[in-house]
Amino acid sequence: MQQFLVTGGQVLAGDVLISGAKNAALPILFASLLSEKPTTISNVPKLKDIETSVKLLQLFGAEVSFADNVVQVDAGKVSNQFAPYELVKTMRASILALGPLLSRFGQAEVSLPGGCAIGARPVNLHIDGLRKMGANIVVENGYIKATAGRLKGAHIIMDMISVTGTENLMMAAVLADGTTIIDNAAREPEVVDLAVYLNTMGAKITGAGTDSIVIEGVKALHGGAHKVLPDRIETGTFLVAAVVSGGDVTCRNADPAELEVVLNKLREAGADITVGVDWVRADMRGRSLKAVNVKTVPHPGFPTDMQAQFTVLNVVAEGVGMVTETIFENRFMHVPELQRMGAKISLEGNTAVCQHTEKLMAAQVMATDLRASASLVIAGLVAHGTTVVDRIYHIDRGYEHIEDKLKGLGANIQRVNAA
Ligand SMILES: CC(=O)N[C@H]1[C@@H](OP(=O)(O)OP(=O)(O)OC[C@H]2O[C@@H](n3ccc(=O)[nH]c3=O)[C@H](O)[C@@H]2O)O[C@H](CO)[C@@H](O)[C@@H]1O
Ligand SMILES: C=C(OP(=O)(O)O)C(=O)O
Repeated sequence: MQQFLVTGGQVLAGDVLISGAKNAALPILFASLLSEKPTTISNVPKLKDIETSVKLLQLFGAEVSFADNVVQVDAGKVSNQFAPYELVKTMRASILALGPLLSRFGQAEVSLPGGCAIGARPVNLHIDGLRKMGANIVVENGYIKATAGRLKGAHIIMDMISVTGTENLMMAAVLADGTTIIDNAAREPEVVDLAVYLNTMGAKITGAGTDSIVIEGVKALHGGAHKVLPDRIETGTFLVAAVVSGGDVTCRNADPAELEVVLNKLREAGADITVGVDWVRADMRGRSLKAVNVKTVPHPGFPTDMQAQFTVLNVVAEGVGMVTETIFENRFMHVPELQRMGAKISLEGNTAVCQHTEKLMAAQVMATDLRASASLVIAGLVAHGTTVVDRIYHIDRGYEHIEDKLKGLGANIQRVNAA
């Protein structure tokens, strides 16, 4: 098992290159199953979740290559529609195989995704929507077993806003007979990127990015090429790291337009934020950091995937900041770990009340989920001494070469094998 050793006290400065978005690349990889023709997807981050997805596609019978951040998929010979627990348990996004497999092949058997430290994360909305499109679905022995003739277009009103739920149903609807309308759809940029990719291959999707998506079913998709959009959460994570260290960092290959609410919170916290078309700079030199209140909500509101990072920001900042989580019921696993480092945080229901902590102290801490891990690394960057972050396989699910990128900005961070 590997660990990070993070020694605090360095002021981050310089440029960092942002990778393609994990949460866009994952649905796009599964969407490639919808076409018999080869497709090329570029700007794919080299992450554990991507490797798992590639393994799943290969298990289904697709020919897949992954080199230099480019994935080529030829799903022409897919012959197996079974996604086993052993692969699915490590990655929530594997549920995204369900819609495309069912839509193209009329059958799919996908293990329920494994438990996750941030909450229960059911998939009832995915199943309900597919049933509305005519699928027969049973859930038994931990597997979702689905069959259908050609799926039929339907009017689906999502009970709750679900990102992967919207994506799964959108993919399923692409090859359905007739028109599907998904109302109360997720508006995340990653949903839009998936729609752009599908439309490149001949799908007929309008309205992605609004809460009502219309998909006119087509008989087949052709091939195509697509570049995955930049990772807004990775961008936000580096900006928070820059700001808490009192530094000056520019994220390149980024898309600031997708990060408006986070950038405004950083401005409110005292950072000088400037943006260009594909870059964003946070300059905190000579400025004082103030706590901010944040409340997570679906896009375009404040993203839950930036909540843990802002919890650390608020601990380092002057004043009291409230961090309220409304998307997941158990997404404060980083709080007890930060408390081990001396952070003054109290949990009141779904709100973390964060108070200024004079000096965070290094400690041995455990990463519990992806963004929690990022928050522990950020805390380590400003703590006194050397923080040991255990279980960093969580961070490898979502951050490409994070230690190299941080080192490039002057951070003192090492990846080591645990004794
Ligand atoms: C791979 C990917 O894109 N992951 C993102 C996606 O996760 P994911 O798509 O899993 O998250 P959802 O948007 O589905 O979850 C939102 C809420 O809806 C609930 N829910 C969801 C589906 C369902 O069938 N039933 C149900 O009750 C969930 O438990 C949660 O409380 O969006 C989350 C919310 O922005 C992000 O934190 C994740 O990084
Ligand atoms: C929760 C996340 O991812 P996933 O849905 O893949 O677990 C995340 O990216 O923060």
